[in-house]
Amino acid sequence: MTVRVLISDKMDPRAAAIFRERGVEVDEMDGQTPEQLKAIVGKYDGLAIRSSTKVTKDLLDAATRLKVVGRAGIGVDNVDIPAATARGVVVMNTPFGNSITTAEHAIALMFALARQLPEADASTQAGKWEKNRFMGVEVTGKTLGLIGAGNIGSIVASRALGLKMKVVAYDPFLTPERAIEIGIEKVELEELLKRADFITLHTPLTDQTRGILSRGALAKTKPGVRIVNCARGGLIDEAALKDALDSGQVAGAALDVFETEPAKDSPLFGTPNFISTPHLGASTNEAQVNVAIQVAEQMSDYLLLGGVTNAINMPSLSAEEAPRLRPYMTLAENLGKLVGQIVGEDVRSVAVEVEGAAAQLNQKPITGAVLAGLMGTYSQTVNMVNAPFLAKERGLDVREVRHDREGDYHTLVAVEVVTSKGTRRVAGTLFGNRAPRLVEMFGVEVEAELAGSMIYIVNTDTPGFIGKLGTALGQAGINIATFNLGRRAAGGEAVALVAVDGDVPQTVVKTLCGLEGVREVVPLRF
Ligand SMILES: NC(=O)c1ccc[n+]([C@@H]2O[C@H](COP(=O)([O-])OP(=O)(O)OC[C@H]3O[C@@H](n4cnc5c(N)ncnc54)[C@H](O)[C@@H]3O)[C@@H](O)[C@H]2O)c1
Ligand SMILES: O=C(O)[C@H](O)COP(=O)(O)O
Repeated sequence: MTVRVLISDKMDPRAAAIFRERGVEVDEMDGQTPEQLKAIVGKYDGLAIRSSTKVTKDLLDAATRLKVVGRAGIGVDNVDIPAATARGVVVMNTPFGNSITTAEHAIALMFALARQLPEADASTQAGKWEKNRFMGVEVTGKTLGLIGAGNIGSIVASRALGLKMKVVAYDPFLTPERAIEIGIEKVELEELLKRADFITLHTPLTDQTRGILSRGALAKTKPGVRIVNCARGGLIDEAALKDALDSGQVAGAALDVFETEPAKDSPLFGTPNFISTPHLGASTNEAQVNVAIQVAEQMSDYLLLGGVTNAINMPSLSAEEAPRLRPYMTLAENLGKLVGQIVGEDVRSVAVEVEGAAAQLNQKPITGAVLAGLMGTYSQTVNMVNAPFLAKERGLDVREVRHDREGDYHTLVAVEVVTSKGTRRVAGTLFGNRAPRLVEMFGVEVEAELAGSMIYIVNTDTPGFIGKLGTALGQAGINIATFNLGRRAAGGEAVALVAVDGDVPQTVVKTLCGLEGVREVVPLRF
């Protein structure tokens, strides 16, 4: 089936070129209204965006084919991640492609504030030559306070150290070792506010960072501080910033990002010593080429090969590892389906065990596939992306166990579920690392390929039963493809997994249940 991607924001043409080279059909339509987007999004497997497209729950509801949202950039606050996860849509970003560019924009704005460059430029071009009006400050020897010292913050720090500034940072997740490594001093927010001559912000917008420069925080800053925000609108209380600029508590502020974007009528506009840019942090040729190439490669890898890189809502899985994992995922999903079809929703906990060669692999996708198979038997919308999330939502206790040693098989995946009636375990292996096969079912050694239509039958182990079963199926017009048998040593119980051509109607299930000695019959679909 053709794989289709929509690029819904302005993006470097290299993104579309890469999609085409990799055999993905691509449409480029930036500037669509939410309604226009909603009307067309149902045709696409992938949506490539920057910060303008808002991927809301409403849009996701219309995106029935969507498998991946790729953000050519860093911030994913324009994507409803919980809604995407619930729908099984992977959300990926490109976390490094525009970091240098954004750090450089922060430094540029810091210099622009220090020397009042925009106002000096406007005045000069207006023919005023106001040489005495624009007295600046040096940055050398001054203290820069970073709020957030992740990728961009640490690049800003390295540039500021090169400018002979002293750098302090407030970042609760910054380790003391990392602070020493990048040559900065880790401090609490209060201390940063007290000491910084310049403050730059580099955190995501979260419940913890929203309004981090509040009215109260601005009042605690060193008088005459200059503030740069190239991270996200909402980190600074804009009304309080306006008052602080008017009172002189803040000597200058430069915002690339605003609480409401596009910002068309901010109260800050026109304030002396206030500089604004229209969310230009990532806007250089270099950064846009980087993020366009990266997002197209990542999305193509996922859509074509199953590789997952830089996903926000799913563990990573390299495009090289994905093909090695694929047969395991088929096995894991089928084991999940097998248990799910037999025990139904009565599952309290699931343990996924990997042994031997399987233990050398990334276990998360295997567990995801088991859960997708298991819950897919009673939920239409479950897939590997949302299965762990849905399992958590249902209160399902999920455990992963890894045995490096080899047991009877060189590689094994086992699924053990606890139900109200007790524990049930199934296990499978890969022969020649290719064909996935069941090898153990509920304590009985049964070898079978789990595929197509099958019937699971438990019966009292008596002579002549298989003949009666064959006759009953034959009379119902059902052809047996393969017959896989096993028996429990104790209790005289036999287990059969019969592969048949075509579906097994309920009337046939009823007939089989009526055969002498039959204890359980479940039709299965793989
Ligand atoms: N203006 C632009 O065009 C532009 C471009 C790129 C990135 N950004 C934005 O810049 C921000 C930073 O990007 P990054 O790549 O450095 O991200 P990052 O994840 O590498 O770094 C963010 C840092 O913030 C820290 N942090 C989290 N919560 C915090 C809190 N409560 N207080 C203090 N620090 C906290 C984290 O520990 C982390 O070190 C993001 O919001 C991103 O969207 C903007
Ligand atoms: O988070 C980001 O990467 C920046 O905000 C860039 O946004 P943009 O792609 O809309 O320029």
